[in-house]
Amino acid sequence: MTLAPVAMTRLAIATTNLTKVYRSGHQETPVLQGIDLQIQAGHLHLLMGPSGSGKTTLLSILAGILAPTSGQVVVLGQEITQLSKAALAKFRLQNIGFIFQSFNLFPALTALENVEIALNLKGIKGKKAKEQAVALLKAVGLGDRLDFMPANLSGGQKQRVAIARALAGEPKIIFADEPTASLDSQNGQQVIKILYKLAKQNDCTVLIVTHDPRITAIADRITKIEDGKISNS
Ligand SMILES: Nc1ncnc2c1ncn2[C@@H]1O[C@H](COP(=O)(O)OP(=O)(O)OP(=O)(O)O)[C@@H](O)[C@H]1O
Repeated sequence: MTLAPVAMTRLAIATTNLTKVYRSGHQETPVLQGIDLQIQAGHLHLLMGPSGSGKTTLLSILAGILAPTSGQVVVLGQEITQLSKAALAKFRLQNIGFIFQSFNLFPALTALENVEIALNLKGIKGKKAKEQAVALLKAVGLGDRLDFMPANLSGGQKQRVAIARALAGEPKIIFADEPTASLDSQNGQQVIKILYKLAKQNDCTVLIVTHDPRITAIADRITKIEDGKISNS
């Protein structure tokens, strides 16, 4: 008797025939045209492609920020298009972290407070939140910048605060939209190293939209999108 092979891979994200059409007035813009994508858990996976090809639209749908026009989106075994607005918000809060090109830090809060507030939103409060925020900032090499305001941090340091914030509550998936686009070479390299470590040490799935050739060198998989379709994977 032969035994069925045991599945060696775990899927963090899977889409089936995903489409997105933007509508404004009578005008329809088809952006995603039948995306079948599979992303393995624990992978550092890149989405690449020309400007306007639909990368940010796809990332936003996978993150549950934007609804697709049709198709299935399964994230961590959950078909997210079937969730109510409130259930989707809870799912995102529990499982997903975001990193943006423009950092999106609160300018009036210190580095520590920026991370603490994310922990508070996830139900971790008081002394515990402070301890975890300190640990997260230390993990991204900012243990000596806890009380700095964002305006007094370099671009790379701001992005590392944003990474620490995205890590609050140990999300299983991190989505990053052009995380190194506004960083110089040295800071970009440092951010890339941290994202890589994150995927490998914490078994976190990291999906990055990027044009940065330095990230392609360390990616587990690269999906290329052209005109709303996958051109290779
Ligand atoms: N809210 C919207 N309404 C109408 N069209 C939109 C909207 N958002 C994006 N688009 C269009 O959808 C297409 C894909 O946009 P998207 O931002 O997903 O591309 P991208 O690959 O991320 O581009 P870039 O690399 O320049 O950021 C573009 O032609 C864009 O103009």
